[in-house]
Amino acid sequence: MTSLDGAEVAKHNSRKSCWIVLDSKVYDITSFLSKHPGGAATLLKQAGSDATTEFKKYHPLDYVNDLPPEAHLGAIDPNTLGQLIKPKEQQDKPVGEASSDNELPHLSMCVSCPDFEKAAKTVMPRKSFIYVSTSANTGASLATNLDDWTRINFRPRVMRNVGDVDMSRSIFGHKAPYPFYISPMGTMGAIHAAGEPEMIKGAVRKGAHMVVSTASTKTTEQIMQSFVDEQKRLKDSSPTRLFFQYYMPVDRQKAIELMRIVKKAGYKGLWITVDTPVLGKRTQDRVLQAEEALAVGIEEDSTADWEAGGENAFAPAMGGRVVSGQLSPHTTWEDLSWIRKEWDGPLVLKGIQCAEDAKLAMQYGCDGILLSNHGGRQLHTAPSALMTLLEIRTYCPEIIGKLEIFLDGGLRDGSDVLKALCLGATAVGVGRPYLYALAAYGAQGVERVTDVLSEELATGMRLLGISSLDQARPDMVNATRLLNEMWRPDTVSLKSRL
Ligand code: HEM
Ligand SMILES: Cc1cc2nc3c(=O)[nH]c(=O)nc-3n(C[C@H](O)[C@H](O)[C@H](O)COP(=O)(O)O)c2cc1C
Repeated sequence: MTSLDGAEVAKHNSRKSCWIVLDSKVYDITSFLSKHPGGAATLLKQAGSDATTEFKKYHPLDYVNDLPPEAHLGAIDPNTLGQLIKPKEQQDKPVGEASSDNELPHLSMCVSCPDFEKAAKTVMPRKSFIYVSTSANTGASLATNLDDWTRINFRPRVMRNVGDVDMSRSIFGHKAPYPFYISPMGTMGAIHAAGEPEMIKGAVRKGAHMVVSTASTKTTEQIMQSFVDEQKRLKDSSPTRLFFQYYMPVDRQKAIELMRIVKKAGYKGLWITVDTPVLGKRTQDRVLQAEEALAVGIEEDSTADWEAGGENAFAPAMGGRVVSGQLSPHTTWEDLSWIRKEWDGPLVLKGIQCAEDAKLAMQYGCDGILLSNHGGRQLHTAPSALMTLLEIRTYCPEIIGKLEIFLDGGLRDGSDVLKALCLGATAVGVGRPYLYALAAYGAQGVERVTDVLSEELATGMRLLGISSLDQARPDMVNATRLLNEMWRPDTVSLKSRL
């Protein structure tokens, strides 16, 4: 095979001719620049250099096979690696603003969820921090998610023997010590060098359940293997189970194939994300993309190949790009019938945002619904999960008890968890706090978030006057403020609308 030297590769460092090294092989990616779903600027920053480390943060290595065979030019001569261009490092510095904020606090200083975000700021490259923190449009949906938890108050009972508390809950028969789980989040390789397996290590050690994202950095099988390995280390003693979040590929064959992989790997349930027919406007991502493009001397136009395929629009996140071939805007409720034939395990719809759709999910035979607005990253001014739960309680209460009901979005305290459970939730998902903790402290941080939330929950239960989650009831919270703002039908008969 041809061997190329570093000095030669380094010459191809422009939009006109762009070569990179991946895993000791040289690739000409000039014609791929405009097709790359992560944008041309991301690649151009690596032009003429060894891009392996950066590449591995975002993709499984076998993604290189997506390049045409003629793009592979040969092997790099290992003695000439020093002649390659050093990748540009702009914007890779942590985001921490004030100088006193720039030191990573000792883990013990993280005593509540927002502390993990502050800690993460001291270590996360700006790009990764924006990926996690970004939200849709003006950020109103995210703000609502956070606010609504504080707009419900408890109605505590006293003198009820709360010496011991039992916080355990089951998700589809799988009992865990907590009623909260780790929400599915993509591209963990951009958060921690070890990616999803590091998150799983923390989850398994604490016995918390986790939902794994389709848009993960590692493959579905690799992630399950890391779970199995960690369980082995603990002699299979952890109650943790993995569920799978499914972004349905547009191509039916691929969709079925992915489901079979998930089933074979042993995931315990399928969470189909339905709030992402297209990607929401991730404002901070847009700013960053524009900056990156300007920094490498190009202005990315909105008609690049990777953006043109609005039909099949979905981007897992990082750059907020459109990725063709994933989640179709054409998906309908009827698709659930063939999905049901392929998937006989528990099926949850992730991203239900009103009572009507909750009811449909039940009619179409789903086992669970996840009330979510995707962490405020999709529809501008979407309802919080809590508001949707109140709608369900008001307009189709028959669902509660029949389906497992999950909520996520803005949960930052164990007492938020408790409020959701009082109102009928089976369990809740926690997203960003776990990612920030992973970025700052790896698996130990993941364990710590779990401890922080469970301690807050245990204290909340005692102060509310319950010793088991089965005792959590709707009359233990005052949701009047939110109920006053809840949607009311503008027609005479609500029944005809549902
Ligand atoms: C050369 C072969 C490459 C191929 C075939 C490729 C392919 C892809 C694909 C299919 C995506 C869509 C997201 C996904 O499915 O995960 C993507 C996104 C991305 N890629 Fe690449 N890529 C390549 C090289 C690179 C390199 C060298 C880098 C970094 C230096 C990079 C950085 C990114 C980023 C940041 C995203 C956005 C991730 C997201 O939105 O979640 N890629 N790439
Ligand atoms: C960085 C990031 C990546 C995410 N990736 C996915 C994903 O791949 N699939 C998905 O269904 N939801 C994804 N979500 C949404 C989460 O599953 C969850 O709905 C949301 O984060 C909960 O809100 P919280 O972060 O305020 O706790 C992502 C959220 C974040 C913050």
